[in-house]
Amino acid sequence: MRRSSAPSQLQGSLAKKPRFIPPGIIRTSNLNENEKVNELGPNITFTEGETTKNPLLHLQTDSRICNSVLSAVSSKKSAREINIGKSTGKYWPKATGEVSVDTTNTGTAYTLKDLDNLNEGETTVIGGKEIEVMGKISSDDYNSGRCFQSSVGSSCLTTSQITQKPFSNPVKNICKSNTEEKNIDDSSNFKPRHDPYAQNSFVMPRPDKSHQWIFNKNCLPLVDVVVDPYLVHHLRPHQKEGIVFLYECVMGMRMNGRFGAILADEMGLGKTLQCISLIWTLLRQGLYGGKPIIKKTLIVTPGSLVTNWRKEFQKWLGTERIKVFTLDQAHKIEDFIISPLYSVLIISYEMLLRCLDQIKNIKFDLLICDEGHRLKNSSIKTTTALVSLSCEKRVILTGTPVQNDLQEFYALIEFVNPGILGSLSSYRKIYEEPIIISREPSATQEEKKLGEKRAAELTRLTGLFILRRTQEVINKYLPPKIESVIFCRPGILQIELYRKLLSSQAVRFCLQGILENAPHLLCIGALKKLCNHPCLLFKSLKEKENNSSSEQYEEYNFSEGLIDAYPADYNPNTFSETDSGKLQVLTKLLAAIRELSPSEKVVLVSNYTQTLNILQAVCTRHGYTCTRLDGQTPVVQRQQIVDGFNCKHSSVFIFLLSSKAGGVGLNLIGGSHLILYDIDWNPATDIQAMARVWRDGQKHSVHIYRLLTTGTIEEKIYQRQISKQGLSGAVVDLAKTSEHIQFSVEELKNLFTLHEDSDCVTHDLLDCECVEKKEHQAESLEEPSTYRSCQLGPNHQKLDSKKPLSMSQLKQWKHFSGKHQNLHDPFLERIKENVSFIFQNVTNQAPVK
Ligand SMILES: Nc1ncnc2c1ncn2[C@@H]1O[C@H](COP(=O)(O)OP(=O)(O)OP(=O)(O)O)[C@@H](O)[C@H]1O
Ligand SMILES: [Mg+2]
Repeated sequence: MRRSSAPSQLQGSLAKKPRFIPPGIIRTSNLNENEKVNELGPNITFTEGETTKNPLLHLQTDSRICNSVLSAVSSKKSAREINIGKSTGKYWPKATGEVSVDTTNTGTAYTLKDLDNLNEGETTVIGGKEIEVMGKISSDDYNSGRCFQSSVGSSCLTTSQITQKPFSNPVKNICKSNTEEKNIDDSSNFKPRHDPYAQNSFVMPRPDKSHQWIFNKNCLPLVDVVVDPYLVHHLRPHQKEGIVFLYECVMGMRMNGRFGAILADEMGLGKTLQCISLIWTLLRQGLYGGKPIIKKTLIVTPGSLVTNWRKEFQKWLGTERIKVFTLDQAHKIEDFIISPLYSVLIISYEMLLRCLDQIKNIKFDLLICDEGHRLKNSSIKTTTALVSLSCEKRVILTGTPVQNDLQEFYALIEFVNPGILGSLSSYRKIYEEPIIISREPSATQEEKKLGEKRAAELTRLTGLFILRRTQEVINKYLPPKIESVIFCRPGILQIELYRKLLSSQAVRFCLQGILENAPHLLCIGALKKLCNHPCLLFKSLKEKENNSSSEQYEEYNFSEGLIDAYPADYNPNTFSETDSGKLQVLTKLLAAIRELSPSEKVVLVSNYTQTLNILQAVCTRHGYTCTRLDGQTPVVQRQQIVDGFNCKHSSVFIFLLSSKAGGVGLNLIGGSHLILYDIDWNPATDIQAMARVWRDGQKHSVHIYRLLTTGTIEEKIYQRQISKQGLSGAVVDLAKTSEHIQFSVEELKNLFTLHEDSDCVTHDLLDCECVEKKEHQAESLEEPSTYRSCQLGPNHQKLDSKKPLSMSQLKQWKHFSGKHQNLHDPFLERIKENVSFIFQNVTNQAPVK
């Protein structure tokens, strides 16, 4: 069936879109076959030989190419030759079934039958507009949304195709034009900077002919771009692949006229080194005549990482090769502007806003935005500032997956490759709406199919310039990681207060569905504080008491009887460690690490400053030296603190880290034990924190401990976290907090339940076979087959599609009760008295250190 696209779904102006006029029906033409081809004009594009495999390749924007190709067809001789390996010399018109709609006049309505009878080239009136049928859209093109794409995606060859191409002599296919002849006579000027034929040389892909046509206007000889061997021998295979990807993107080799890239590798994969390699290569070398591709690079990064970037440059390139300038209190932008020495400027997002006017006046050829997921909203100041920079080679680095929110996704894509997805409104119509509708439970088969096709097309299109690799690629270079989820029994005071809180009026209101003024968030906050330590709740109750005008607490009679549950002489400043199950476990764990591995250090993470205060007080009590990085830590001090901790000779035992305040991007490889004291709704926050220690450069086995209070809201949050991850296959965005979460009354009921009799509610939910057999109490870490007896293979898996995947993955972790006789983990053995249950997983299996 013929389908015409709704005008609202067409991107941009129709005039800009490639219009298809099938050769056979050019109504005005009596021309012979060859002449018809010439007649097609610049809007019709051609593909050549092997490249026709890629349907986007022929969506050429540069009319010079189209015209030139045409002239090559008709006269068999191009105005200038192009360096190509082989050419079939065959060209043919593009797509054979596409409708373009010309809207000119007004008119009447139509029937489906009318449409069915329409032939190409005929006109009719639809929705008050006269339309002309220009051609047919294949249902495949429509479903995928490809027909709505304007001049995008004239992708060149894929990385693998390119890298497979044999290299030819870089100075062989020299074009001779009068103006350039003199310059290129001495071909020795055009030698690659490093030997492309040396063993282990890492040579960038050569450009295809269309790239040469566009970017080598002066017909300079091709010179191989070879990554400095000084860097190459450090590079991991995935990093080499990443560098080729970045190179192809910023050189416009992947998509004609597009120079942006998103490197979304998981945390710790060395995105910094990949960028440094790219910068260093482009700064010194060039494809055409060897002329360097870039002169100045701007790197924008969170404040806490500015110095880290400088140090990474030093680490990989030394101090002699490249001069990088970091903007801070001591170094002013004026110094960068006047000095010809510096080719890289590293600046924080905050500083960028402050110096925007001066920065706008500097010509940057490459822009790198580290932790760039913060650009997800195109209306925020930072994005507007970055967009205002004229640099078109733009790279976003992020460890967070970018595809979770389709609107944010659009903003990131729009930043690196502006216009590629059309206007926001057309993007919504073509991609976002069909994709979202298709995921609704009520979606029809047709809607589902359309949504899937559009999603696939969006992924395919953006996949040309987004690269994401997961942690697995570097696992083999890393030491073992032992991850334990530890369920800590709450203290007596905690249980008492918890019960009281659950019977408060505020909770009752929530369960009746009265969520105005967000009493549920208030209750959730109070329960979380209580789980960390009762003294935290005490403090906030007292604060509210003193500040009696405080609205919400009073309104819901929230603190009713709570204070009375504390001992009369309760002093929050001299809190007892035994009042909190987790704190009790923590102190034992720290003592065990100190004693059993005296040279190893600990990163202790919380999301709350107040909790960090408690933890810091505990450190002081026990005489542990600690250092702290939270939201209040001045940016200039951050790297110093990190370096101090990472230093082998430092006496600091514990690094207190507020994960939300600046965990992203930090390298804390000085620590090999990481303890997550509390849990965040957002799995991304916790994953970010955990990735700080298990990364390249780590020498010890890494132990990650996640502490949860048994039977409480913390377990519920954990369950929600892992189901979320399991369901989406990816973590959610870092900026999402509990305020963004919608709760049903059912969910709130679940959240506001205390399970006092369970050793581990999470395990109870797993329907694990070991429950019936009571096996987890007799499991031994030495006999995997025993303690993994509840591990269900595909044959045993209950077919419950509602059960999130990652819950079943959790089931495959070793798990055992705290009452277990011998845990075979010296650290866990020391803490088990206060522990009701443990899940444990070892990555990179090796004997536990
Ligand atoms: N090839 C390598 N060999 C040894 N160490 C490496 C290599 N590549 C990177 N590293 C080191 O690994 C650590 C992590 O690298 P980097 O900070 O670039 O990770 P990232 O991908 O930016 O992670 P995040 O998303 O957390 O910022 C750094 O200390 C870096 O120096
Ligand atoms: Mg980083």
